[in-house]
Amino acid sequence: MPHSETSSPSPSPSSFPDLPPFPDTVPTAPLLSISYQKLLSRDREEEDRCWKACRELGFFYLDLRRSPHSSSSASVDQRVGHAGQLFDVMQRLYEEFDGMSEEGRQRFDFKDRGSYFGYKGMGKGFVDKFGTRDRNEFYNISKDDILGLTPQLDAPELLTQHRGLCEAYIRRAHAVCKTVIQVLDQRLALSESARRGGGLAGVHRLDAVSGDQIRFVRAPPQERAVRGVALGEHTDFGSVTVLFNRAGGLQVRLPECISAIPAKDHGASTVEQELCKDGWTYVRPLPGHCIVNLGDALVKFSNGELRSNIHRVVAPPGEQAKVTRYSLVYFCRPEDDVRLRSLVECGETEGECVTAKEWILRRALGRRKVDGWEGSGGTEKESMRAGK
Ligand SMILES: O=C(O)CCC(=O)C(=O)O
Ligand SMILES: [Fe+2]
Repeated sequence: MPHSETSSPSPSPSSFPDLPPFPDTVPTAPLLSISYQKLLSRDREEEDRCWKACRELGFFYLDLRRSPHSSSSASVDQRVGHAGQLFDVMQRLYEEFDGMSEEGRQRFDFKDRGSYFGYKGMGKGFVDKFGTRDRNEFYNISKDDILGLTPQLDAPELLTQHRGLCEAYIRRAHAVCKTVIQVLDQRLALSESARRGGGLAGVHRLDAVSGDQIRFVRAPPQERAVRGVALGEHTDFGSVTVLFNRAGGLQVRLPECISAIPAKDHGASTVEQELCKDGWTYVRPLPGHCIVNLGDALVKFSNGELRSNIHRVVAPPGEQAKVTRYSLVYFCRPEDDVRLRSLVECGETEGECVTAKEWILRRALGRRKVDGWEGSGGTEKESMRAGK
């Protein structure tokens, strides 16, 4: 199925400064590029394309650049709450962590208190059922902590100093998610009672307690011989994810009905070729864009109409494999006490009907236990179903 149409408002560099270019030697995923500006102005055609992307692959680029005709003076960075500045804070935070003792860093790992916020050190999570350790670090920052909805968690001084920046990013990233949610609210055949409850927007209110969070991810370069999976295959637990990454390494597993964009040149390493089997393919990071993907909660709410696609992070391809990889993520999730059940007409809710909070805790903390993999699954089966 052709899935690649682009509509670029203005040319922009094809790679990021300070990084080797993403190579043309690996196949890439044909994500649709959706204009944020057009979604904001309720452009019908763009909403159709967004809806298509949400149903078919559950992943798309959101083009944050202004069109040449726009009157707005906001820069790409301002439009997403200064994501670029937060990227710098993330890098400084991890540099500070490098200078700390293991105990110093572990003070911010709240797993034993039953929380997935705070720090997850290198190798402290598992990427498969065999107990293989991950090769990245996370710092998870709670929306509710930053907005003052819940008591303030212990945090490194640098983060405390930048709570204002975190708040700006949270508000903007949440607005991006709500824009996507509004498109879905219009198109899904929601039941009468779900509409009365405010539809999807009604269960994703910014000022209600939820598992929404910022995530800082760092993955160091890997040894040439073992360049492999840094973050194991998964579907996201929540509703909408906004992702800023600059180095490649993110891979999606394409359903059979969607073909990858073939590599333009030869020269992929044997490991890279191995990493592109079974439908796995790289997502090419694009300047001026973020990547948006849907999570499990939307599969449940839509009774399987929307896709939460399987993805993972591997070593960046080509020359990028030599750099430390960072990504900045925002996860928008349903409010904590919302039950994950179908909200559409005639939708069936089979099996477990847990709250969003229970679902996230099971999935997030399950991947921190050596034998937790099997019990920490999400909607992977639905994700690999044939496209609708
Ligand atoms: O780092 C990335 O590109 C993706 C991270 C991701 O999938 C996640 O944190 O859930
Ligand atoms: Fe993810």
